[in-house]
Amino acid sequence: MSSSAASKTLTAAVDVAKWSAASMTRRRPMNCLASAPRLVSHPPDLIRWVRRQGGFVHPKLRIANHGSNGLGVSSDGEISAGTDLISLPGHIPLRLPGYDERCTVLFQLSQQVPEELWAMRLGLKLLQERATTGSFWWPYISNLPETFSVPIFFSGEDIKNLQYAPLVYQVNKRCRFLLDFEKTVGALLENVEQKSHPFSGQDVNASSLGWAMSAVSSRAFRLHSESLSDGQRTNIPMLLPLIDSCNHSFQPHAKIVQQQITGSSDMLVVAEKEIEQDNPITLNYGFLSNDLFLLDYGFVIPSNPYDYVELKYDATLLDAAGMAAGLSSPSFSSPAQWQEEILCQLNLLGDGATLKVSLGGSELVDGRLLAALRVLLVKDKELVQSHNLQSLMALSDEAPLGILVETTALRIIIALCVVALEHFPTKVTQDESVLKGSIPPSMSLAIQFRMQKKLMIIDVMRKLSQRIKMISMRKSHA
Ligand SMILES: C[S@@+](CC[C@H](N)C(=O)[O-])C[C@H]1O[C@@H](n2cnc3c(N)ncnc32)[C@H](O)[C@@H]1O
Repeated sequence: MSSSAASKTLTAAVDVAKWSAASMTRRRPMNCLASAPRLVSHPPDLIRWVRRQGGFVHPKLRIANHGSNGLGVSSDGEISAGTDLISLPGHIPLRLPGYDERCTVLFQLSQQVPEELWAMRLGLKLLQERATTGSFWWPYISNLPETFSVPIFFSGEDIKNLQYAPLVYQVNKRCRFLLDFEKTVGALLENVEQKSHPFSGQDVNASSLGWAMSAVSSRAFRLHSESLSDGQRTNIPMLLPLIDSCNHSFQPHAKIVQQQITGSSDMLVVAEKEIEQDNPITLNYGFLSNDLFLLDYGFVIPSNPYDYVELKYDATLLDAAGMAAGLSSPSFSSPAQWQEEILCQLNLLGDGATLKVSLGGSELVDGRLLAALRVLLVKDKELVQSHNLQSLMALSDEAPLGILVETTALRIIIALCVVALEHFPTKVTQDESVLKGSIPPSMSLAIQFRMQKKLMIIDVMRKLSQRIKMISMRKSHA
């Protein structure tokens, strides 16, 4: 790296990546992510750098264009299951400031970041290395994308286009944090001398902080367990050069394992199955909802089996859903005392109750919601008390409190799905037709997100209807 290269790039991003989606989206259309600009136009060869640092990269691996997924790691030939693909010695991952750095300004800054925004903590370290002339990690950092498609960079209009309050809330929270943190950083660095300045004297603003937070949230792995003084182990996030060029799949070709070698931990990527020529080497980033994929990684998975919607458990809403499901006078708002006791056990009533329930995901229906409905639809206390909470919460082939209760509970949940769908101001068909047009990438992502949420709710309704049919058929055959 030339002596001025690193310092120039930090300033460039601050100047160019303005705090608006418009500038980001014009510069990086989604359908040509492969040409997504990296921090420098001709970055060093990452595979060669890893090998030079004592790491191992399987000779059949290369960095390739993975279309709309950006760059990725591919195989040049067949590789058998169980083969070591990439190994990084302990000094290559980029980690949080260590204990020996606790007196530094960077450490003080990272202490101001709430734990849930751990990506910003490691992001500060990344920004520091990006600003450091001659940083050991420059060959890695210069290969990072210049921009990210996460919604903190969306315009206000595209944040609204998400049409889903829990995600809009999270995006706004992150944007507010970045704007506040810019001030915190500015105030803390005001009187810091050049020699102690964590960013080599360069300005850091909400835009560069957002770049660093997104680089980490979309690329870091939280997998290394370290022993704490009290004997407990904890996961710490780290950036794994080259390994983080692997794209995501729920059916990945490879997995990361940690090897303890003479005290330091090596990161190893191992093929989990036979890999054919020209196949991408994928890792599973986690069984995440589309909210998290979009918020942290800037993409949405179509038909994501782990996607769900959140609803508030609300007795008045249940009464309305009950009417829609054909109950003449639903009384979810006035449970008997024994029913209230069960609602408390389900943590849906009482001090500190968690009223958030979900529809979708691998469970299909939130077990707490299902149990509450089943219990509230029954008058017979002894019948309910003959079952434990687990069986009341389980959506299995059994109808624990009888077929009528089961089908009514499922119909009410379908009515709740309808309510959830009505919260979206647009229909799937409208979204589909907008997506067919020529629209900016961030708008496309926002619309894909809300469309997938709606399709997921429709799928839940379809599966519950099938279940009702199946249970009713069983009844007529009995
Ligand atoms: C850890 S990086 C992987 C390398 C990255 N593709 C690149 O060009 O540097 C994660 C990013 O890759 C992209 N990505 C990974 N898996 C994807 C998938 N299944 N679908 C769409 N984008 C994906 C997203 O932009 C995500 O933020």
